Amino acid sequence: KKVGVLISGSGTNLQALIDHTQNKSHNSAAEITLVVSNKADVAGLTRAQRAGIKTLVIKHEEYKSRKDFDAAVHEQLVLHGIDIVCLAGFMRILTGEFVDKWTGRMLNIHPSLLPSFKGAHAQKLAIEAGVRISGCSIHFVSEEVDGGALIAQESVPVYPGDTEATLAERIKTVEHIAYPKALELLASERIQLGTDGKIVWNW
Ligand SMILES: Nc1nc2ccc(CNc3ccc(C(=O)NCCCC(=O)O)cc3)cc2c(=O)[nH]1
Ligand SMILES: N[C@@H]1O[C@H](COP(=O)(O)O)[C@@H](O)[C@H]1O
Repeated sequence: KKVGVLISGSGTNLQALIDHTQNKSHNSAAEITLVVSNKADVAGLTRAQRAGIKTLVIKHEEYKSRKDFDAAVHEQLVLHGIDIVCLAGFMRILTGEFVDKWTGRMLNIHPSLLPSFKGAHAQKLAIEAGVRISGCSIHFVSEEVDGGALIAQESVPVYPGDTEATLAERIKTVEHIAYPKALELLASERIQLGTDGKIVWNW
């Protein structure tokens, strides 16, 4: 399966997906053939280029509307024959029109144990809530932000004195394990999104 990864920043999750899919011994069913960033000069673009993966920068501020930006991204994904989209630190909300075209074929990784702590500041919300366990969630992308069907989760402890940064760093260590596994499940068709919006396991 050809995979397109959408990023906005450092790309450590992108790097984990690259390391997994480009490792011949993994016999991965996924091949990352395109990386799209909505921001220029981010570390994720360099990571892709070092791995020999084509990169595109599509700046959202250059489009009149969210709809036009999404259409430009969709056009490139189709042009490159992408089968599966992975959001990896992509920080733009996607319109329902775009999401509908990728239903069951688009994943996201979120730095909390959903449905807790949805939104752009998950680690901060977890610390403020005083939870003792947090983690990451990989889910199908639905129109409702961070509301799509859950595919995989990994947990980490939250320590007293943790800051957003120390917790984010600890969560990332398990993100880099969980995301490649989730992508492999979808790319090898061991899971799919059912018509009722629930996960179907094809075993
Ligand atoms: N429709 C849909 N689209 C998404 C886009 C990105 C992410 C990644 N997680 C994200 C979760 C929240 C945000 C957010 O609130 N950003 C500040 C507003 C930025 C903007 O104006 O766009 C971004 C990404 C998940 C989703 C999703 O679950 N559903
Ligand atoms: N989607 C969230 O945004 C961050 C992206 O980090 P990176 O993959 O760009 O390093 C990660 O914490 C991920 O959970």
